Parts: sequence; structure tokens; C-alpha cells
Amino acid sequence: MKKLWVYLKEYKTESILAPLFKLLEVVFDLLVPVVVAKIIDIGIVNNDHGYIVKMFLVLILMAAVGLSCSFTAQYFAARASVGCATNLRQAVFDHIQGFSFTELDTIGTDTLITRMTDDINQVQNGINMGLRLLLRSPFIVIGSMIMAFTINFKCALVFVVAIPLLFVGVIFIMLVSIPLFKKVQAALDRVTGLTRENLTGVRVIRAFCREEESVNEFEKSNTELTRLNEFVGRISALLNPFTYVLINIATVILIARAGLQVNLGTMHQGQVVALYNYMAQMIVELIKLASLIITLNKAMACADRVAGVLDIRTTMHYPETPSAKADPSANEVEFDKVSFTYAGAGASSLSDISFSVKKGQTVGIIGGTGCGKSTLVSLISRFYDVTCGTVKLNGRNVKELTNQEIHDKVGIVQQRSVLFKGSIRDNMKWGNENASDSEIWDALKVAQAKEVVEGKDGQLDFMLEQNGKNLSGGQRQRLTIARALVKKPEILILDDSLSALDFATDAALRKALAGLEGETTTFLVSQRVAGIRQADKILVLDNGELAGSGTHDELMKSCEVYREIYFSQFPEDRAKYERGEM
Ligand SMILES: Nc1ncnc2c1ncn2[C@@H]1O[C@H](COP(=O)(O)OP(=O)(O)OP(=O)(O)O)[C@@H](O)[C@H]1O
Repeated sequence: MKKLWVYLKEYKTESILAPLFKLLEVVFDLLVPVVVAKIIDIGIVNNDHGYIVKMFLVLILMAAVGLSCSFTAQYFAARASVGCATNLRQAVFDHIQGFSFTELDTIGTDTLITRMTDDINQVQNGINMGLRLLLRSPFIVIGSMIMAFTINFKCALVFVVAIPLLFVGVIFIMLVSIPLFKKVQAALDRVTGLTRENLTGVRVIRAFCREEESVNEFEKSNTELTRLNEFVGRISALLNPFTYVLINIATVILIARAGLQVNLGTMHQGQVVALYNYMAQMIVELIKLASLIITLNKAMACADRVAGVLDIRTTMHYPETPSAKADPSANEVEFDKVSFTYAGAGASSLSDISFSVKKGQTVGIIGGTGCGKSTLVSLISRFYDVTCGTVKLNGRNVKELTNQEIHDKVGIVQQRSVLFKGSIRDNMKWGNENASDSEIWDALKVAQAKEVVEGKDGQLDFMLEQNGKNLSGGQRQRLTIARALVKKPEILILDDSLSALDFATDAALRKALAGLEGETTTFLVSQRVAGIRQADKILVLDNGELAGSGTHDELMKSCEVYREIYFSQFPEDRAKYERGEM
């Protein structure tokens, strides 16, 4: 929580001026009953029209000055709250960029989205209301009490009893409702998560006719959110009847006492009206204070959640400068007894993996679903830190390399093709921001995406929509491959990223990759033997373990897991193999 004050400190002047102008407004509000009392006790009692008109003009002047103070306070409060929320949103966004995949997996994107949007909006609202009303309401309440004392001591004692009782009630309800607001925001996370999952997977939902199940699941979460909101609402709503009952009892006692004093001749009617007005002002302010407290509770619960994101420290640290020199004679990539377990997962996804790859080699990685292929390649670009063992690039532990160095060296095309809103050129420049158009076209040519881009209006200037949704799946894949090629990586990883390509394009792409200038080391993750058969080295994974490594021919002889994968895809060869013909 303390962390968030830093963002408000930048708006120190506004944060001081907003309540200050609000207090000025309060001074005028508190003087109104005194002026009204004078109109009654002097103007009306003496039938002095001149005095009444004069005081009436004073009232109008006070209202005008009060209103300008109120506008000015609103202006400063809005500047401070919006500015603080903008800085906070930026800071949270920047902080999230530093998270490793482990932190992102652990906290989850849905809650991050809610915290960056709804939670920060609630904080903004809380700051705005707090700056304007947090001082105003108590000031009016206490001011009314003081003014009541200046009018009549005995009657003012009613205020002295009523006000502490009201505060106790308000604080009690506040303490009960704060933890509940956190639960509401967590339920909102779940609704956001479901909404995201359902909207992004809407095509699959329709294809599997799962609309009804989706609607039911959403309804369940939504109802839970409503139930929690209603529960918190009911508790918070207790504030209003509680304050009303107390204030009305106090008013009745006040009028009874004041009436008695008027009869005794120790008080004027105008003073009774003034006391009643102070009591009425207190009611309005206490109701405002009650709803302010609800808003502030909500804002504090949300601020806690936002601060929770800022409190997360990344577990992955990169050195500022490389702490060792690359050894050109060493293997390009080397895994030494590597094991890896995802945070929070019970079982390890990779166990005791060792292999080495020379510069320029093509490595195929094959294995059944969930055997650890993507996990293995994600360790090369240090998306995760190994649990045991070491991953080396050119003889250096990846942990000794700077972030920039790793990302300059390794180009990875992931299973899911992600493109961003913007022109094709902008997307290609993610690979290398200084890439010329001709370098981009070269990469597009290798990725078999040249024709795709040539067919679009404006070619490299063609605007992609969010996630590249105005392209087909295959077109997206080719563009993501081109994007990785633009930076001319020393190590290129294609993580099952040729799956949406037809056979002819797949073959042409592989040929083009093989003909790349320089010595690119390529990792091809595939479920299809045909896709990796020509590789210099094939790694066969089975349930997180390395079941074999070697060329296709070597593995056909030595690795049963590989043979089984091969025969499942080429069943006609099984008989030949059994007859010893291959
Ligand atoms: N972020 C994650 N958190 C926890 N477990 C994960 C995570 N990602 C993958 N796993 C688990 O790690 C194991 C290996 O997953 P991985 O994605 O590497 O498999 P894969 O061989 O690439 O599968 P596929 O061929 O289906 O893409 C699986 O059991 C999976 O459930």
C-alpha cells in the first residue's frame, strides 16, 4: 500500500489544494444557518425588509463563492486522481514487462488485466472522492457541533453524544466490509477469466456446440459475483438506516430541548432553526461520509491488489554485462543434466536431459503430446530457469548472458502465432528495428510469405488487426517465421510452427531454411517424422526424458520410442522393418 503513495506524491500541490478549497466551501456552508437565524431573529421579528434583502444577497454571494471553491476542489482532485492512476497504470505495466514466464504463469493474466483496469479505476475514484470529501465531512460534522455550542450549550450536548455513536457504527461497518471487497474483486477476476477464455475460444465453442455449457458456467460465476456484491452491498447499506435512525432520534431530542428553552425565553426561534439546520447538514454529510467510506474501502482493497503486483519480484535476473566470453569452438547449444519443473507443478516436465549441438546443425525434436518439447526449447532462450543442470550457449551458461544477447542470438517461433495491431512492416521490425525493406522481403521470401504480402493492399503497409485476425492461420504462421528470420538469429527455433502449412509450402520452407546464408543452428519441434527426418540430430522425448538422440537411421536402429512414432505415421513400413528390409 505504502508503495502507491509515491504516485500521489507527484501531485502533492493538487492533493493539498483540493481539500483546502473543499474546506473553504465548508466554511461558507457552516455560516449559512447563522445568516438564516439572523434573517429570522432580526429581519422577520422586526419586520425589517431592508435587512432581509441584504442578508439574502449575502447568502447568494456565499453560495457563489462556495460553488467556485467546490469547482476548484473538483478540478485539483481530478488532476491528482487521474494523474496518479495514469502513472500507476504505467508503472504496473512496466513492472509486468519484467516478469519471467514463471511469474506470469503463477499470477495469471486474468487477474493482471483486472488489476490494471478495474482495480486502478477504483483507486482513481477513491483518491478523487477522498481528496474532496474525506476532510469535508468530518469538518462539517465537527464544525456543526462547534457552531451548535456557540448558539446554545445545553442543546449542543445532543451533538456531543450523537457524533461519537455515529463514528463507532461507521467504523464497525467499515471493518466488516473491507475483507469482503477483496473477495468481490477475486470473483471479478474469475468472471474476467471466463469472459476472455470464452470470447477467444468462441469458434471452438460453436464448433463443439458448447454454447449452453459456456453460458451455464458463466452464469455460475456471474451469479457468485452478484451474490458477493449483494452481500457487501447489504452490509454497506446498513450504514444509511443506522445513521438516519440515530440522527432522527437526536433531532427529536434537540427540538424538544430547544422548544423548551424558547418557551423559557432563553433562546430565539431563529437559533432553533439554525440548530436544526446544523443537524440536517450533519445528516447529509454523514450519509456522504458513509458512501465515501464504502468507496474508500473498495479503493483500499483494490490498491492492495495493485500493490501486490508491484510487490512481486522477478526470480529471473540478467547480468548487466556478459560475465564470460563466448567460446567459438564450443558447442552452439549444450544441455548438461537439465531437469525442469514448472512453478506449482507436482511433477517435473524435463528430467536429466543432456545433449549438445554444433553450429549450423539442424536438430529435430519429436515426441508425444505433453512430453516436454516446447519446454525444452523454451529453456534455450531462457524463458524459464532450469531447476537442475545447465544450459550453455557457446560454452557459456545462459544465466551469464544479458537479456539482449540471448534475444539477439535466438529467434523463436512459438506454437501460437501472435501478431500485433499495426502494419506488416511494423510487425517484421520486431525482429530488428533497423531492418531495411529489402531485408524484410528476403525474410518473407524464406518464410514463403512473399506472395501473401504481395497479395495485400499496400503490401508491407497492410494493416494487421489485433492478433493478426485479418489473416488466415497459415498466413499468420508464415509471417511469424519471417519476423524471427528478420533478425538473422544464430539459433532459430520453430516450435511446431509449421503445422498450419500445406505440405508443398512446408517442403519449400524447409528447403529455403536449409539454404540460409551463414550457419544458422535450427531446432525443429514437430510431431511429424517427415518434418524432422532430414535433421542432423533428432532428440526423442518421452515423458520428459530423453529416450534417444541421433540421426533418423541411427534412431530407427537404436530407439524403440522413435520406431513406434515412425510406424504410427508410416504403418506400411512396419512389415518391411520386421522382414529386415529397412
Ligand atoms: N506453464 C505451465 N505450467 C505448468 N505446467 C506446464 C506448463 N506448460 C507445460 N506444462 C506441463 O509440462 C509438460 C510438458 O509440456 P510441453 O508444452 O513442453 O509439451 P509438448 O511436448 O511441447 O506438447 P505438445 O506437443 O502438445 O505441444 C506437460 O505435462 C504440461 O502439462
